[in-house]
Amino acid sequence: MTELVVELRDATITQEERAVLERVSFGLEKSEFVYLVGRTGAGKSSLLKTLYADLPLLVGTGEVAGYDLARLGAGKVPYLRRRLGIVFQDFQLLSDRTVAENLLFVLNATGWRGKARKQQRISEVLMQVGLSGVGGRMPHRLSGGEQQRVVIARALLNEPILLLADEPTGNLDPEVSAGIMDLFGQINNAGTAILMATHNFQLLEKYPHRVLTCKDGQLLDSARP
Ligand SMILES: Nc1ncnc2c1ncn2[C@@H]1O[C@H](COP(=O)(O)OP(=O)(O)OP(=O)(O)O)[C@@H](O)[C@H]1O
Repeated sequence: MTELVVELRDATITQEERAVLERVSFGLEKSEFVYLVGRTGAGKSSLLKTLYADLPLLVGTGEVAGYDLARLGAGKVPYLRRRLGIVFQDFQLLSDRTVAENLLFVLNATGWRGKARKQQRISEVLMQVGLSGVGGRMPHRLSGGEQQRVVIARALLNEPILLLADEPTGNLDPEVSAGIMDLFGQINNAGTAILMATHNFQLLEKYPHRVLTCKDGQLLDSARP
C-alpha cells in the first residue's frame, strides 16, 4: 500500500478570503519528488503555505503528515511543522548568529535536550549538505549557494517526511543550482518527499519529475493528463 504524506480533496486555497485555487485534489506519496509551477501570482506559494498551515484550509479536506488541516488547532501547528522541512524565501537565516547557532535555535525550539546530542545533530546535517566545518561562520560570510545549503540543513534537522521548497534555486547561478538539485535528489532518495515550486524550466528538463501546474485558478497534474 502506498503511503500518502499529502492528500488534498476538493480544497480551496484562499488568500484574504479570496479563492486563489479551487477544487484542488492531489496526493503525494512518501519519497515522491514533485515540481509546482505556474506564472507569478498563480498560487504556488499559497498552496505551499496551506500545506504547512500558514493559511487555513476553509473548504475541502486536507491531510499532511497525518495532520488534518481543516481541524488543526493553533496548538497543533508546531507539531505539524516539526514533521516538515521548509525552505522558503521568508524563512531566512538569522543574521546575528553563527550557522551552528542558527541550527541550535531550531533544535531548542523543537524540544531537543542534551548539548552533545544537539551538537551531534548539527554536525550530521552540515555534513549531509556538504558544509562540514562552517558551523562557526556567520551567514553573511557564506556564498548564496552555501547559505541555501544551510537553510536546507536547518530544514533537515528533525528528519522531515516532506520537504516544501519555494524557489530554492531562485537567486543562484546554474552550476550552484545543479548542486542544490543533486542535494535534493539525495534527500529524496533517503526517503523524504519533496514538493518544490520553481520558475526554472531548465531544471524540469534536466531533472524530470511529476509536475503540478497552477493555472487559471486550478491545479493541473502531469500524473493525470
Ligand atoms: N499576503 C497576501 N495577502 C493577500 N493576497 C496575497 C498574499 N500573498 C499573495 N496573495 C495573492 O494571492 C495570489 C497567489 O499568490 P502566490 O504568492 O501564491 O503566487 P505564486 O504562484 O507563488 O507567485 P510567485 O511565482 O510570484 O511567487 C496572488 O493574486 C497574490 O496577489
